[in-house]
Amino acid sequence: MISSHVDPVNISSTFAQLALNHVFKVYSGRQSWQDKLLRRTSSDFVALADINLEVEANTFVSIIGPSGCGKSTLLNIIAGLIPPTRGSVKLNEVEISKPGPDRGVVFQNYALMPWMTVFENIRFAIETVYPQITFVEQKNIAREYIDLVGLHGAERKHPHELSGGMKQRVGIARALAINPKILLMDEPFGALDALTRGFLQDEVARIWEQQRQTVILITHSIEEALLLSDKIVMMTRGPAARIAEVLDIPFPRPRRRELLDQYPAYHELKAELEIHLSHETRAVEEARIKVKP
Ligand SMILES: Nc1ncnc2c1ncn2[C@@H]1O[C@H](COP(=O)(O)OP(=O)(O)OP(=O)(O)O)[C@@H](O)[C@H]1O
Repeated sequence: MISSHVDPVNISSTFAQLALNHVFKVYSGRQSWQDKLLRRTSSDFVALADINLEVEANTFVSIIGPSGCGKSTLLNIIAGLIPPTRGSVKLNEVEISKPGPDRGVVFQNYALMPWMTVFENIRFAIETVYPQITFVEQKNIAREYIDLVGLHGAERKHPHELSGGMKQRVGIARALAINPKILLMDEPFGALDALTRGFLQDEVARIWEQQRQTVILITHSIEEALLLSDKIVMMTRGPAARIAEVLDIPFPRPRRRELLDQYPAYHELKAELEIHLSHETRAVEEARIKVKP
């Protein structure tokens, strides 16, 4: 579904092809655990090293990797919130250098305006990105996305009156309402209990079936990635994290979580992801134990 506000702001397409070429990220002024281990006094911390990734339009891609490997760093670079130290990130052949309305971001901590209602949080985002469209149009779009995420009836509530799951529905509606070409989600369900997390995963799957937008999702959950993704990007541990492998997830859509484990490939992919994550995590833990304070 391409939303009704596409025409007024003259966006012709939601086609989004993302290309990362030789992306490095170095944070200066920080000593890594490897520096400590080797008693180096380096002040540069190489978070990402030579990341290359092509994301086809209208695909759902998850990024999975051990804690602290650089997943958020990568997403923040794609969002234009931080620059790569080296390399290029292009959306539809155009270099990303700052945040833009072609990218909607959903954060783990929701990042809602606490003094605004559900409705106002969403309408305000639309107004910020598209000040040229009328107030009535902004309200119509906000209503459309409130309905899409199942928040009809909660429009006048403030964030403090909402559960975590409802807050994240607002976060998703707000990100989609600006009609981005690509949706970036940084552990959007990480703060939610297991049941709510499951509900929202199903919601995201349902919305994705309607919108078929390009999505990049960061997650720690193998099951979540297998349920939602067309491809899963496995990252190595940091420092200097890389992409170890990109897995194709072949299950037909629409997917139902209770049926996925009937596919033999589900168990093979799950095992591969588990082995990768536990190997990388163990290596990080073992190295950290050796670091002298
Ligand atoms: N602004 C910064 N300055 C220095 N180092 C940073 C900065 N931001 C992140 N880092 C470091 O870069 C590495 C990657 O961090 P990042 O948050 O991207 O990892 P992550 O995979 O998203 O972590 P998690 O899984 O715990 O959310 C970490 O070692 C982190 O401490």
